[in-house]
Amino acid sequence: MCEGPSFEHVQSIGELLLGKTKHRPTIGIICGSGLGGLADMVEDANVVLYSEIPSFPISTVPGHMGKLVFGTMKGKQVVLMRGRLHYYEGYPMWKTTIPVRVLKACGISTLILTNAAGGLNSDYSVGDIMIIKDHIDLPGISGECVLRGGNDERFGPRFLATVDTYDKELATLTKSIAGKLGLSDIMREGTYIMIGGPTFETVAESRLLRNFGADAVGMSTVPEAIVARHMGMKVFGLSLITDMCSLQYDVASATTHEQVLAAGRKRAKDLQELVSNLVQNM
Ligand SMILES: O=P(O)(O)O[C@H]1O[C@H](CO)[C@@H](O)[C@H]1O
Ligand code: HPA
Repeated sequence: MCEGPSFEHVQSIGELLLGKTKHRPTIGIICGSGLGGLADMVEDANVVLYSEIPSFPISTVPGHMGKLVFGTMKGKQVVLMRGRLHYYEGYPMWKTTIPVRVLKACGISTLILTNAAGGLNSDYSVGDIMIIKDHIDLPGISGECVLRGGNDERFGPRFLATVDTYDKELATLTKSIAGKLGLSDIMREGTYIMIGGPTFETVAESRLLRNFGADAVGMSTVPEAIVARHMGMKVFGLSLITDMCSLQYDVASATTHEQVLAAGRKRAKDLQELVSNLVQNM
């Protein structure tokens, strides 16, 4: 059975979008929960609502507005997804990544992913920014990989190697920019693990995820990174640590989405500076 949007359909949405903006971006940015303020860095913006785009899924999560923002960031042409789609919203995995396929059809060759994540590594603190060095696709390794279903070779290969998912040069560049911005103390580099959500982890689950080798956990990003690589895009990712996962029963505290959004707002300016300087220097 063939799942997913047809190549022709994705191309036609890309053409439709380019008809709505004078910009011709090559860099795409996906804003994580509470990180939509990145779009405030965009000048000369053309905004397209997801609801205006045929067969585009709608974001239903607070903190995700459902807008594509075309424009310039520090002189570079960009497009931001202010609002991402999550598997737990009820969409099949492939549907959460239609926008990534459409971004490629619009001419995007580098995708910057941002997300809010829970810290599993006890050396981390709320407010740290983690460069995603690698990921663990928990849904994927148990059968729900975003590339499951028929494969159209015009998108990419049936069997995708994922050892080189995250671009090393962009990671090096980001570390040097963080140093210049005085952010080195809060920079981390580690492994992101995706869970299906929408439940936050139990203590036993957090322990399991940590034992798997993950430093941070969230409910997104991995399918987007895989689909972007499937289509030959460069991928770079940043996780903002918005809460620390409870690894001990006696001090366990409940995480809330409001807490996640508030931590995003607190670090918004630093993240905007970091991402916009990265874009400028790419
Ligand atoms: O991954 P993003 O979209 O940043 O959002 C993260 O924050 C939400 C939980 O508060 C979940 O959707 C989780 O994945
Ligand atoms: O602690 C978390 N767990 C899962 N997803 C998250 N997104 C933000 N924080 C978390």
